[in-house]
Amino acid sequence: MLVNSDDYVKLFTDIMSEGLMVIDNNGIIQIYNNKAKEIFGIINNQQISHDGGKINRGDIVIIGDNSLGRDDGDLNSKSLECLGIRDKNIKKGDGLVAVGLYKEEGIPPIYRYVRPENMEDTLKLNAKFLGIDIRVVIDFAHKVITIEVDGEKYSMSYMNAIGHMVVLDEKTKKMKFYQSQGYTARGESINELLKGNDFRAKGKDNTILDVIGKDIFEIHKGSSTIEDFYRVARGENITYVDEFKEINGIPTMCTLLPVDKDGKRIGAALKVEDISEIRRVIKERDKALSELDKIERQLNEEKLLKKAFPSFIGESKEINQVKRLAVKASKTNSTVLILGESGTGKTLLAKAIHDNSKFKDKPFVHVNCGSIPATLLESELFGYEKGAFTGARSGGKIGFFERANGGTIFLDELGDIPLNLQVKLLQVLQDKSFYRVGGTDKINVNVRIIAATNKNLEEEMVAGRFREDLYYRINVFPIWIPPLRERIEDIYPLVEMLLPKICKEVGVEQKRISGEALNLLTRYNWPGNVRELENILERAVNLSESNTILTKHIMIYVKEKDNRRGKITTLKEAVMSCERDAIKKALDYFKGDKKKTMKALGISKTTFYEKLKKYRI
Ligand SMILES: Nc1ncnc2c1ncn2[C@@H]1O[C@H](COP(=O)(O)OP(=O)(O)OP(=O)(O)O)[C@@H](O)[C@H]1O
Repeated sequence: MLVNSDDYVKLFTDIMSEGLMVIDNNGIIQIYNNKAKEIFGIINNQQISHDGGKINRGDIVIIGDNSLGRDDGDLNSKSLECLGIRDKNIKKGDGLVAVGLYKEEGIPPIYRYVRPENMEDTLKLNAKFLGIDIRVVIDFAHKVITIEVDGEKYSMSYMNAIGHMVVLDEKTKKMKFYQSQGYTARGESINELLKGNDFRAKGKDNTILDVIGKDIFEIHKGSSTIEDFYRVARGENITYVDEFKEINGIPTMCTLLPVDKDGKRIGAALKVEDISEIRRVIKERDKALSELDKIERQLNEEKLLKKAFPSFIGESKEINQVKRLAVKASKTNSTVLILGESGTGKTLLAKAIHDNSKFKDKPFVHVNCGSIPATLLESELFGYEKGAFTGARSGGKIGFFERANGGTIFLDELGDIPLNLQVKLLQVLQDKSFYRVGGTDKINVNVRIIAATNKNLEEEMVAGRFREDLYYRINVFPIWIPPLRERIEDIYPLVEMLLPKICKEVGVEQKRISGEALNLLTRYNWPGNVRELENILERAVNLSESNTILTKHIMIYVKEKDNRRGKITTLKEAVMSCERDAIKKALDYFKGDKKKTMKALGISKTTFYEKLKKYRI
């Protein structure tokens, strides 16, 4: 005989197209064929090679982990300390991208993390670290983590969770280790390597990890299928035939069989099939599901925003962004600065933020800094002691700040505060304390400040009318409400909400607005924003005698873009040109929805399609 029976077993099992593992009843591996090694990443056929070794002090460690503590050897905020990351806010399940020096203080690490509930499509880190361009991207939608070092990419895809890592040598700054599939089996999870374990070499010529004679749990840690495998080897009767099982994060089709001899259990056999095709399909499905998830999240968010600010109308993406920021603002105590032209809803938003905050049952004090004479503003804001000045009330008076104690003070038209008062305001912002006019006792207040202005504070600052230090102190959380002309699609929901309200206030029966009149509203540029829209609608309600508001009731002057100026056309041509413009504008407004467009234009389906054809729209 040329070969002994062990060699035969190896020869035959290695040519199998399925993975095969056999263990004895102590869990010791007897057979582990090449295909199994390939499936679990024990054979490394990677193109980029590196030697074996371990992470040394001063090495640069780059990490991308989509779910901390799940498939990275239980990596946690404590174990990240060896990279200089001391952040108790990092929790299990967070996504993390990081770069830092191993056990070497001096250069602070750079990292970002995200809670599972806040995960968006990607989490990215772009950094220049010790002169090296480093980029880490976790693509949650496509389930891929890519670490890029000076343009060299190391990617890993995942099903549920992975911890990807690249290590650069302290001296040469060259890659000395990168993570690849099968790391759990090789004992090379991030946490294990950070603890000082060795990693194996990668590359074409590397010796295949010899697993025969090793404990199965040494090669496959923490997998329930492997636990079943061991239990069967010990004598339990669990069998699978072609069942979908994930082993160490790798999806496989498994068949589990007991191995008996003379009626006695001597071990177990596990056949594993590579199901990369199914994996691809699963990936596609996951991609579709995550797209759906995203849409659902978006819809839920829109519903949530609508619910959080029912009085703040608008569905444009600009207003949704305003609401998104306002939700965040209502969850913090930070000073908020609301910017926007007059009539854009700054006061309404300030009140909505207060009503959504933890101070909602406490006072909301609105101070219109622009309408109080400069000489009185100080005593109005901060109060005064008795006899502080001539004309002062004998008993003294508390100011707006004290009245707002425990709640919110809304400083409207902040840009109008005179310079001398700006100093005092800065002090309140810094110390939450002030002196009443004529007073000697320091008054402490606990107020949340929301400020608003329609002035450009930066310009005011340059002109010397607004203090720079106050500007930076107040501009912590700015929210800009765009003018109405930049979010024309909000006109419809605004009219829908305002019209019944106005009719009720004016005391007339409910009225509707004609499509043509509504169209007209969208062509105006609204210098007075929503306040002007309210006024125009109120006038229209008063002017219209029937229950419909028509164009003639809308008292605005719309300057049409006159691109026909200078050229005299026939009346027919002019009418046609107007008609074409009106149809195009309506189509744009309703984002191509033909049903809504023809309804708004007040024409039949046949006429509408005739005109589309005629004007080649
Ligand atoms: N998004 C909106 N939804 C509903 N009503 C709105 C909206 N925006 C503004 N309004 C209404 O428009 C009017 C003007 O709003 P508000 O007083 O809040 O504007 P402002 O920006 O504070 O104006 P100013 O700078 O002149 O003080 C109010 O009656 C308000 O209710």
